[in-house]
This record gives sequence, C-alpha cells and structure tokens, in this order.
Amino acid sequence: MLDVTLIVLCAGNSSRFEHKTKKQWIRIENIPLWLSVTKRLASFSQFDKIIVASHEDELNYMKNFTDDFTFVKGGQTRQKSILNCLEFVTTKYVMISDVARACIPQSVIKNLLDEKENADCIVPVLNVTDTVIYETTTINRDEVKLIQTPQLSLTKTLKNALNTQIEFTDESSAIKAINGTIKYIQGSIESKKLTLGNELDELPLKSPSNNFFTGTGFDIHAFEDNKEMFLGGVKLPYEYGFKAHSDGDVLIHSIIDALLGACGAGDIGEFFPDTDEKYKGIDSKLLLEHIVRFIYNVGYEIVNIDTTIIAQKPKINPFKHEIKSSLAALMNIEKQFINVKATTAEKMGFIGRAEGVAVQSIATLKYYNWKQK
Ligand SMILES: Nc1ccn([C@@H]2O[C@H](COP(=O)(O)OP(=O)(O)OP(=O)(O)O)[C@@H](O)[C@H]2O)c(=O)n1
Ligand SMILES: C[C@](O)(CO)[C@H](O)COP(=O)(O)O
Repeated sequence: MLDVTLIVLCAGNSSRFEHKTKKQWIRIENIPLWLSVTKRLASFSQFDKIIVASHEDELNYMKNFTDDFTFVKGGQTRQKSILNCLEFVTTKYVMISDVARACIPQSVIKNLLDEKENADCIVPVLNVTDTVIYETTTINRDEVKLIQTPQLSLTKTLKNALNTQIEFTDESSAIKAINGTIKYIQGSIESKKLTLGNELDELPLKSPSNNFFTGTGFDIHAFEDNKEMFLGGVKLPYEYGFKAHSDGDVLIHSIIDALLGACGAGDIGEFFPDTDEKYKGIDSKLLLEHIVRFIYNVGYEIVNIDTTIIAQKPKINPFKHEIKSSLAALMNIEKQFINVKATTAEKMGFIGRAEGVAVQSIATLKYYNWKQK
C-alpha cells in the first residue's frame, strides 16, 4: 500500500490569468485542464485516494465529469483549500499539487515517492542559473531555490503546520516554520506554473475542440396583482406582474435554463433555490449575470440565443428591441446574436385566457478558444 493521498488544488480564482475563462477550465480538446492534470497525475502511481479542491461555485459542476475523485469545497486561500481537503485524508502521507502546474513529469512523482520516508516534507526545486539581485544587492544564487509542487508531506505534520493564522504560500514553508525537516529534490522545468495568460504559449497543450453545445429552457409564470412586470430585464407597462419567488422575469429564467442546459450544469433551481430567502424578490438580471460569469469561468462563450415568448397579453412587439439590448448587455454579446420572438396562444388555454406567460429558449455555446485570445 502506498499510503499516499493525492490532492490537486483547483479552487483558485485565476485573477492574474487575464483570460475570460479560469485556467483550471480551459479545454484541452474536450477535457477541462483540471481533469486532464488530475488524470495524468493519477496515472503515475497507485494513490489511495484522489481529492480535487473545487471552487464552491464549480463543485457540483465538476462532479458531472467523473466519479473517480473526491471533490472538496476549497477556501479563500490556497492554504484554506488544503486544510479543507486534509479533513478527508486518512493516509500517512499526502501529495499536494497545483492544477496550475499542468505538465509535471512522471519522474518527479517517482522521485518524491522514493524519498517519502526521508523528511517531513519532500519538495522539488529548481536552482537559479541567472544573476539574482535583492533590492540593490547581488546575492549568492546558490542559496536561492525556486519551489515547485507537488510536495509530499507527512499528513499529521502538515495538519499541525497549517493550523495557524499565518498564511504560507506552500507546504514546505509551513512545515519549516514548526522546525520540521525538509528534503529538496530536483524539480523540472516542465512543472512550470501557469500564472499569467501569455504563459500558455510555453506549454505543450492541445487547442480546444470546435464543438458547439445546445441547451433548451422553458419557464412559465402566472400574473399577479400589485407587482411590476419585468421581461428580459425591461420593465413593461402592464397592469400585472408575475407571481414568483424572484421578480418573476420568466424570459430571463428560461434563458438561464437554456445556458445551463448547453454547458450541462443542471437548472436554475440548483443555483438559486426558491426555498432560499436570499432570492426572495431578487432582480433576475443579477441571476443572469451570475450564470453568464459561471459560463465564461468554466470555459464557454455564448454563440447565440433564440427565444419565443408565448403571451396573449401584454403585446411584446413594441418592446423587442429594448429587450434584446438589455439581454445583450447582460450576456456581454452583440445584440445581433439574440433573437426574441413572440406569439399568442390563439386565446386557447391559460395563456390564451391571459392568466400568465410562458417562454421557451435555446442557447448555443462553444468552448472559449484560449489559443486565439
Ligand atoms: N483559494 C485557493 C487559491 C488557490 N488555489 C489553487 O492553488 C494553486 C496555486 O495558485 P495560483 O496559481 O496562484 O492560482 P490562482 O489562485 O487561481 O491564481 P490567482 O492568484 O492569479 O488568482 C492553483 O492550482 C489554485 O487553483 C486553491 O485551490 N484555492
Ligand atoms: C505553491 C507554489 O506553487 C510554490 O511555488 C506557489 O507558491 C503557489 O503560487 P501562488 O502564486 O503563491 O498562489
């Protein structure tokens, strides 16, 4: 038995990445980077367990990709994400890597495992071959090391080391601070960390596939007295509003479901439960903005939206352009890629009796092409 758990940290915000998509979600052909990196590391040894630290907004979505790993909610910092994952570690040793190091070679994993009994923390490092200046003084480059991941630690020691208010940027610094033993081994240039967007050019990663993804959405709401009516984020001059937990913008809700359908992320209720007081009376524009951010974060771009409003009343035609402009701004796409159709129900059924409105939508997405930023 190896007695080692592998943790892959994928819960960051990619705030320095400068792309629309988070680095852990860029597609390598059809596979998100986090899955490709985790599978690759997993294939290098017989780890007892594999844990993926996920951003809280993406944890449920990640679970759609595989049943092979344990997904754990990350924290505000790298260290907090590690602490959350350590709750699920029962092995003597734990190997922790950054998703941001996408091309770690197998030899590094083997060398770490070979050394596992020789210190509290085994760390791959690169020596510095350039002249190094600290402020204005040239310092001895032989005393400078570039610290990489994965690092292999004794689980118990790491838990003790991280149980502090001090934020460390890696495990070895935390273990060193409690006088633990550290063994440095040779790292690899291939383990380079992806931090800034333009560093993608330096990595041998395949382009995303050209696939398109389609999703449908449907929603229906009854009219209600003493409420304002919103459709597509536009206030319509009508005598009723919509009965709903939120502001009842049935058009936005239907578009949200179409977007979520296209990227395989469930439905609106999974993101904004109608049992949650936080969403009572909420402006649906905020919900759409949240979903659009999610869509971009997890690696997609919106191609177009087509939608049909089924309403006996009110008349939609005079407001179509205003609705399209509003939706275009909310989705950060050009107005020409949004189509709004309206039809009556020919006076049949509850819509025909003007008791409410239904909307059907379809959304098309494609992968964000990080190669053509
Ligand atoms: N709260 C956090 C912050 C970071 N990480 C992970 O820690 C690793 C190193 O972080 P970094 O490369 O800095 O990634 P980000 O934090 O996403 O980037 P940035 O600092 O630019 O926002 C990454 O694999 C990242 O996903 C994490 O799991 N949880
Ligand atoms: C852990 C690490 O990869 C070691 O070099 C690095 O410290 C993490 O990156 P960050 O930029 O500090 O989040």
